Amino acid sequence: MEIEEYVKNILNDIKSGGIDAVSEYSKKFDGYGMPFKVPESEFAEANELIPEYQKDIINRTYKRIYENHAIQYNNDKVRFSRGSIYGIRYTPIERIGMYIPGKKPLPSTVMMIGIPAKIAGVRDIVIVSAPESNGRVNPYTLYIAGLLGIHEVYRIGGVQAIGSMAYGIGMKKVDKIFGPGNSYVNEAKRQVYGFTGIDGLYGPSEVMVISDGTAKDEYILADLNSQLEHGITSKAWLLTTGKAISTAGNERIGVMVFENMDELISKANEIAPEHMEIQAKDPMEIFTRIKNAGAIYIGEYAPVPAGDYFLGVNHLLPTGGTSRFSSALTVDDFMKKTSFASVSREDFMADRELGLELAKIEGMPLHYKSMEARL
Ligand SMILES: N[C@H](CO)Cc1c[nH]c[nH+]1
Repeated sequence: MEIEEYVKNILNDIKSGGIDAVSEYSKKFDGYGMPFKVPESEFAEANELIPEYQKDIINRTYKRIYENHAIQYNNDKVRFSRGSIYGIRYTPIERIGMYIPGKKPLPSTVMMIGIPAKIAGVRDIVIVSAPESNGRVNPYTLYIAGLLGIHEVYRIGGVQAIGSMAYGIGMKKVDKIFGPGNSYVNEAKRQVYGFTGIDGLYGPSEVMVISDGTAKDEYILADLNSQLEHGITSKAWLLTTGKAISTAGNERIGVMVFENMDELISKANEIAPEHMEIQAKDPMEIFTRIKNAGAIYIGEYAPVPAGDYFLGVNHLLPTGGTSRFSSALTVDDFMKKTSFASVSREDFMADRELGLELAKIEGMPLHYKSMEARL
């Protein structure tokens, strides 16, 4: 069965069967059914389980991510004209859901979503994550949830978790769903879009290294291999104006050699990778000419895994060439932008004729009347 059909069937089943259907699917895929809500005692256990030095590591990482995201906060933007006020008001989304893969847990992702959400001012945050083999949600996920003040965590994974958040099964419906997942989770996000918002559709991880031939082979290889670790469908490319390096028989790495940097940059922009590293004598010059990439890591000391974990930049990034039109996760993704206008009589009357004529052009007599009625 096509994945689209398969996911649609599960979503339909849980829409009509409710919490019992979610429980059935959870038993089938994760080996556990109800109850789903993680009790407070499990947060306390997670806290006990994690050694102090690791808590310190997490706290320091949290601080770096917080500092790098706090600068993104947008205040309302207004313009005053002839006694009128025109602007954009930023309002946090009220309730969001975070999907955290449970089978191969990525607790770092809890920080990458939770921290910008907090900065934006999101009031309610829910986490769904499939249980590990002991039936518990990953303790690091719970510890970080605690740091973020999140206590609504459900041990549900897969398509049924996305459906539960979107349709409000076993929990209050969320306004927007965030987080990466496998192709089934992605398809489920795609299908519930409209019922709720979604952050994006994240495909297999990708890395591109751009070199002018001066980068160290050892660094290049280590960085390319790092993202291939995510799975068999992950992609890695080296684009160089130097000589082709030996990829040690790893045919998953694509090596492209260019005559000059102009040709290289044009190819890099065409591929539009999720992660791009620039390792060259003058990396900033190349950086200014890159248009399409989810994240760009500049210089020898910015390997992608450092960005994945501790630099503080976000690791939820557009994949599959979608960085041509979409962006890294930012505080803005947790906010709505509402345009507003408070209009003075003077301003309205001065330019009313513009609206009247446009209403005529579009053949909208009732639009015309609404504006004409004002005295
Ligand atoms: N490279 C992944 C996608 O950008 C993020 C991640 C999480 N943990 C390790 N890596």
